[in-house]
Amino acid sequence: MEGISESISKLVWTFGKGRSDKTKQFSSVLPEGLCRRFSLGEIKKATNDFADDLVIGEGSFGKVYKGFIDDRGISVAIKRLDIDSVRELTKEVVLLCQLRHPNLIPFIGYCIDEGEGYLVYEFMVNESLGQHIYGTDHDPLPWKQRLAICIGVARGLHYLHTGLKRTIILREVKTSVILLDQKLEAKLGDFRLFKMGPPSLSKALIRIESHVRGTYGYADPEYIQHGVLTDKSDVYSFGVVLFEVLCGRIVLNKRLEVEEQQLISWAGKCKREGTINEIIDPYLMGKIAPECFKIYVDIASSCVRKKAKDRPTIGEVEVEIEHALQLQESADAARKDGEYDYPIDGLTCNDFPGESSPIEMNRYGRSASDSTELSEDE
Ligand SMILES: Nc1ncnc2c1ncn2[C@@H]1O[C@H](COP(=O)(O)OP(=O)(O)OP(=O)(O)O)[C@@H](O)[C@H]1O
Repeated sequence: MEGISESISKLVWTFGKGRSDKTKQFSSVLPEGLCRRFSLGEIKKATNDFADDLVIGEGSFGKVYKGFIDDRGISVAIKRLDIDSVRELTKEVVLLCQLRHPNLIPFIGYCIDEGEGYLVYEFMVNESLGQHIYGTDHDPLPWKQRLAICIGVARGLHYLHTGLKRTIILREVKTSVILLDQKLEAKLGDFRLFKMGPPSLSKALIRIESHVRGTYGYADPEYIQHGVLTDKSDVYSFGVVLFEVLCGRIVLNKRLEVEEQQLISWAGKCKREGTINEIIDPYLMGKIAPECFKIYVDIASSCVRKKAKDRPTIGEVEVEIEHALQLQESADAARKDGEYDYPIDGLTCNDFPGESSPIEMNRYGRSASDSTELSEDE
């Protein structure tokens, strides 16, 4: 099979050759048989002609519809993208066609027609992790379920960083792009901002000079400051997600006291002062075994270290969260049924390696050097 990067350059080049036969050229360079090409008619039928009541979300690149294909037998999510982002779309399609992992949303196919592009994914019935963590429509997720979801995300990222011919940096790890299937298993699916690194087995240092894009609060401060993206940029963003999962809140919340608005700097302060136990999601109070808590907070803290080189690899993060889950399971097994009141006073961890604020943030969580291309997530 042709390499991903070769397919992408060929695909992008063919798009430059004139508009009329774009669609034909587009399909001719896609890896055969790996995904389906839909006609615009099929997309319209699937979405009831883009009915408003089928809109399930809206990202910065366009609306997302729930749809039904194959005579309403299969539920899908259809992302509608305008033609300005077609270059990104072509890159994304070629990549998506070649990815296979239990923690990535299965990609079904695409459509490009009349100046618009569409990506068709399997529909994730349980919405995004964010909707469970700080939304209001769901019961709170139990602690072990949260750990299992985080392990799934780490596995998906590990696959992207090391399991392919070339390293893929997602550049957009946040709770809204972590979707949950019917078994509440985590699936990553938004590859709009991905960047391809060097061959994953080359051991070459992954450093990609790149125009800064991402979402405030989740973006690696070193990347924001110097425009150099690495696999550790995804590790930073994942560390932010780990804190959101523990604390049951979004990373930036301007409605809170100024000191608490930026979760990572607030968590760092609490950790140094020995009060990290006080910022846990109230629903989780008494449910986390101290030994599990320590491993979890330590690994989450190391992910958000200021310098990328001081952060662990995603493989190391995965192992540590798996360890945290094992410790929680052993602690639960040693307890009598229904006895779940772990002491919360013991849940302190000193020495927050992330420091109070990785870089000087203003009250909106922006550094002086933040690019205007970063998007707010609230
Ligand atoms: N496969 C899917 N199944 C179910 N819902 C989905 C699926 N894909 C996306 N969604 C819904 O659509 C929303 C928007 O998704 P999208 O990936 O376009 O944007 P985003 O990542 O949330 O935002 P942005 O693109 O601005 O970063 C998601 O938060 C989710 O609720």
